[in-house]
Amino acid sequence: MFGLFKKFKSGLAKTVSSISQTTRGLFSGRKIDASSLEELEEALYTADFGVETTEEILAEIKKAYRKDPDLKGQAAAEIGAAVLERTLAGSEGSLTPAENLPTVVALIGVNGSGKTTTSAKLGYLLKNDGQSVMLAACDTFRAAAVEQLKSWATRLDLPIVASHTGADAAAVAFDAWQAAKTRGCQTLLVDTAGRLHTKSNLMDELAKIRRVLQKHDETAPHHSWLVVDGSLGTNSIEQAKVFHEKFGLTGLVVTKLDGTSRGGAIVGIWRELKIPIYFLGLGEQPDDLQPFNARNYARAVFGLEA
Ligand SMILES: Nc1nc2c(ncn2[C@@H]2O[C@H](COP(=O)(O)OP(=O)(O)OP(=O)(O)O)[C@@H](O)[C@H]2O)c(=O)[nH]1
Repeated sequence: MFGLFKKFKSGLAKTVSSISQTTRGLFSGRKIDASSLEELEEALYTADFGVETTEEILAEIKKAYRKDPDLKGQAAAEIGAAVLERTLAGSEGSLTPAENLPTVVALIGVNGSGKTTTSAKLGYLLKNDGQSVMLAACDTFRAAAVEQLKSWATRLDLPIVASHTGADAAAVAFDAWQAAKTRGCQTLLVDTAGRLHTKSNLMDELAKIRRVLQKHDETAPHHSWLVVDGSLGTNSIEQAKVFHEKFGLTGLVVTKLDGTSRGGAIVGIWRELKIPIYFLGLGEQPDDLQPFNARNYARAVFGLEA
């Protein structure tokens, strides 16, 4: 548990340090005053927490400050974290197994959002959790994507079904399901090509992957997750909205949070879309994909201990 929290804290370090730099050590013992509240407001906006969340956090801290003019930064941080945790109630996705195995998880999203890397990291995480996993290299569009996933599979010792660049992605998905079934795998992770929602041929391809999987199991894919680049900040909300309208997303994976100070956007995504967040990408190493935990996130953001 402590190890997981440490991962959150280091993965969100840029967001955390952007907040703590703007607030000039507010959370390390300073007393609250009007100017530190202003600094905090600015810091929360900069980290992309958005208007509603920022105002709620400030309102609660101000309320406590009115009651106790000696209120310290540490106590204010506790209040802020509690508001975040409350706002994020219900946002944690849990990868429950489907009735018919394998549980099929399709990872979709725009180019470069981190789908291939996430497929590999997720396979590794599930494997370390004692589950059997199969990867399906259905990004047959981007040159080198198949090779990229294959090399991850070799490195992490994960079974994979892959064809070549330009192959029919739906055919790969079909074969991968069969292979996963034959090997008794619990989970099939389907990496797909990056696509903008405006590219109708690629959108049709996703629909085809679904149709073909449903020939094996009419309830598949059981999960359709959007892999979204967390460094887009609040812009990721718009992207998720469009994909949700087209595909009925069942979950989100937010990547690259280690490289951004805009890690507050997660809260806005949840507020706006109410699509559960399953995993966060907090770095480039295989174990840098972490199950989303609202409490760890909220406390890490305010520089608090677990
Ligand atoms: N720092 C950091 N980098 C990440 C994370 N997730 C993915 N990346 C990097 O982002 C880049 C793009 O990742 P890919 O997995 O290739 O993205 P993709 O969505 O499969 O790309 P397309 O196939 O072009 O759509 C790679 O360099 C990854 O290493 C993360 O959580 N943190």
